[in-house]
Amino acid sequence: MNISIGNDHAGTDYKNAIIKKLEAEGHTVTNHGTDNDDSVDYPDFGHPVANDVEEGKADFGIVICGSGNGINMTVNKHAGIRSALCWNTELAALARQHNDANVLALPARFIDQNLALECVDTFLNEKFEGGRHDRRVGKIPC
Ligand SMILES: O=C(CO)[C@H](O)[C@H](O)[C@H](O)COP(=O)(O)O
Repeated sequence: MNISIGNDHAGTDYKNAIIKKLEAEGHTVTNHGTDNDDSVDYPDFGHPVANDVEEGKADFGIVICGSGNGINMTVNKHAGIRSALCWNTELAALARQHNDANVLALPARFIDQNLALECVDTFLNEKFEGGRHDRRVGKIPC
């Protein structure tokens, strides 16, 4: 799959671990940074990920900041994005099964790195269940 990823300074280490895992599994990753710990503004790194997913350049996006909230809010401003903030694998599974989420938002300062990697794995492997969930997802746009 093609995966687009972006993060602020709180998420750089997690992002690097996620890229390493995804590339080892054969995925193609577009990294929008940031790539160090210098303080930056999460919208600058979330919007490019949302654009990639909206434009079909990426199958899924992954965004990371300290709490996950700021970058999750950012990408959810895009009409074609359904981003889910997940801090365990159950939430990551439900985000795909029930919400057809196309972006995973992770809170780097609140989950350990192994759990973040597990959330990524779950998110990319679970499938949307459709049915009643399809009707509900269809009602999300305002
Ligand atoms: O934007 C956020 C909150 O929604 C992220 O958690 C940021 O990573 C955080 O605000 C960064 O905080 P810092 O004190 O500037 O490192």
